[in-house]
Amino acid sequence: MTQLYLASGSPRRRELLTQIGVPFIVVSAPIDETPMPDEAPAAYVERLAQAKAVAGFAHTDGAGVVLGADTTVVLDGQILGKPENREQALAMLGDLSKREHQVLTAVALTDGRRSVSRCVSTTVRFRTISFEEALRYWDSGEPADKAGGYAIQGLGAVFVSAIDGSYSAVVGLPLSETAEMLEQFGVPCWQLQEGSAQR
Ligand SMILES: Cc1cn([C@H]2C[C@H](O)[C@@H](COP(=O)(O)OP(=O)(O)OP(=O)(O)O)O2)c(=O)[nH]c1=O
Repeated sequence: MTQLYLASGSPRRRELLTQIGVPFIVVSAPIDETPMPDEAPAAYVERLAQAKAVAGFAHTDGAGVVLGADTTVVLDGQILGKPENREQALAMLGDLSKREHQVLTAVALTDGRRSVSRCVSTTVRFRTISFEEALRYWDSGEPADKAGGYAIQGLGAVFVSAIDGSYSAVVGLPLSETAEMLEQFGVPCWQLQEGSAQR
């Protein structure tokens, strides 16, 4: 079986890959995440996912496959990244309140010869968030390192009134699409492994 490397510092992506039974080795591959001028959100997340995979590949023995991913929140076509401070987080939560937004997650795989990537869009609807509530949420510490300033898998779940698309993509990795892509590179997840039903 091909060795999978995960080019990510995100504990959420580690948990998601573990959830589908894929063994992997984490490699660190920080990249510049600044959007290019007028870059479309889908092109941005796909470019970053590819850059993370390529940067990670340099830290492997060259015989495996590397996964990079990127998640961003998009409101009215504008990218909402990770809030840099309390004011930014409060502004983001205010903007997202009582509205629908998209969460884009791109996944990229490379084995040094072949690279593939995919971008998955999920629509999330928030209920009304009061200013006091947003303040308390900021004080919880959760929004700081999250795209869009919230975590659907955490306390932020209380804001989510509806979701259309992939829940795991919102957390950081679209698991159905990721499993399909991994299989193309000879990295099966649990249901594709021979004899897994007997275990
Ligand atoms: C919208 C949303 C985002 N997020 C997180 C997922 C991502 O980790 C983060 C977006 O930042 P990313 O840059 O995609 O990922 P990262 O910096 O955490 O990790 P790495 O680049 O090393 O792979 O926001 C949640 O955990 N829950 C959510 O509901």
